[in-house]
Amino acid sequence: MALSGLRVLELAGLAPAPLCGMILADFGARVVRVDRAPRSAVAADAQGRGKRSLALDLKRPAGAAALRRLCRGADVLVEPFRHGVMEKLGLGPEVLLQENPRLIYARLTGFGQSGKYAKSAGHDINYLALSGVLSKLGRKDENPYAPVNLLADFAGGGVMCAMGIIIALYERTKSGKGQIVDASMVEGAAYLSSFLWKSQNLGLWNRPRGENLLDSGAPFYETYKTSDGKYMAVGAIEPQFYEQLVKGLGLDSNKLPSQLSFSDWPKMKKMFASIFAQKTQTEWCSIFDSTDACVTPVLSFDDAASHQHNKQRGSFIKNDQEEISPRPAPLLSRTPAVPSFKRDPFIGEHTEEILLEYGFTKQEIAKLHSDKVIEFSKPKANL
Ligand SMILES: C[C@H](CCC[C@H](C)C(=O)SCCNC(=O)CCNC(=O)[C@H](O)C(C)(C)COP(=O)(O)OP(=O)(O)OC[C@H]1O[C@@H](n2cnc3c(N)ncnc32)[C@H](O)[C@@H]1OP(=O)(O)O)[C@H]1CC[C@H]2[C@@H]3[C@H](O)C[C@@H]4C[C@H](O)CC[C@]4(C)[C@H]3C[C@H](O)[C@]12C
Repeated sequence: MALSGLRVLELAGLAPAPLCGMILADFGARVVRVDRAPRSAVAADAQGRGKRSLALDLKRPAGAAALRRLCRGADVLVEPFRHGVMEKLGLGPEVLLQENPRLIYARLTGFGQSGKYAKSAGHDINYLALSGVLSKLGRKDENPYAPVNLLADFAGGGVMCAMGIIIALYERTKSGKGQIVDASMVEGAAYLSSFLWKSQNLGLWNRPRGENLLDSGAPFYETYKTSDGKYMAVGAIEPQFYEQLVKGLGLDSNKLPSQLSFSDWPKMKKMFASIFAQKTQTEWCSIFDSTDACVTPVLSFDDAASHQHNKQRGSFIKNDQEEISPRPAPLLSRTPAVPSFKRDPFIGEHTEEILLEYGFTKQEIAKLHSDKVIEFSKPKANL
């Protein structure tokens, strides 16, 4: 796999860093999740695929020293705490990069390593708000609306951080040097929205929220309820595709207002809604499936995993616990990701094997264990 041989240490965090670690693991990196000791009852990481777990108390000097030693043998460290936490533990980048100048030290935070909010708590919705993006999301006359925690936590956070790590690793092949990746989710979400910023002069966003082309203003970029209580998604932007939408709905475009007549959009939406409400989702699929009308069913997770197109591509996978999840993307032709099919690790499940692998002796491990700096856990104990 593309990242095989890469050694990654991921300090356990909430949602974004676990995705970052999972991406690296899916593409072949050996990812160790450093969990807290004493451990909490359950792991908060639902994205532990392909990782191993080491439970280590970083607040104890011997625990911090152990992490320093692990970092000497690692390529990448991912840390998910607000600015200052790692420094307080004596594990800041100036220490770890001095000991291992090749280390990529990735800091995945909400607000970044500097600025007024650097030390403040926050979550996805706060980062999205500060990026400017949240102000664009939501329907007309409604409050701004954050689409789950996908945009800042995962797209602007976990994925952007993984990209920063890969870029830094590529650079390291030339310079031989590691560096700090300061991945702020505010900036990640903002960067992700570059199109919104840079297309403002095109007149795409001149109208209030929920009245523009792509923000639920247009009748041809909307979801519509079907007679069986499901939904269809319509994205017929270009005139030639819009024409096919109109035809599929049984309408005559000569008798309709022009596609871009903003003032007619609310009326057009009502008309489209009443037509979509007359047939089931399956019936609409059979009308639109083989056209370029850009009309697709809105699928539940279950339906997405069993949809013919997704099945043909193998877009979803099942692990040995029968859990279904998306297959890693994108697909690389020669060295595709090969995700683990095993269950996620229990906290501390691999503590001993990881320490041995990183050069700790059995005696050192026994001492750390008796001093309660590390924890082992047998799978059964966590059930
Ligand atoms: C998915 C749910 C989570 C919701 C996500 C939410 C919407 C987000 O936006 S996540 C993004 C949060 N922001 C960041 O990550 C940015 C950077 N981080 C921060 O800003 C902060 O960390 C913080 C604000 C998020 C939290 O602040 P906090 O004060 O708690 O932490 P820090 O200041 O960073 O300091 C950390 C302290 O901890 C010490 N530490 C760290 N490691 C160690 C160690 N190894 N040993 C010792 N000590 C350690 C460190 O020294 C710091 O100490 P000090 O404070 O003294 O300095 C999920 C939420 C709940 C999940 C569910 C739940 O867990 C139950 C199930 C579990 C199961 O496994 C899976 C399903 C669950 C239902 C699970 C599902 C989901 O994961 C959740 C719902």
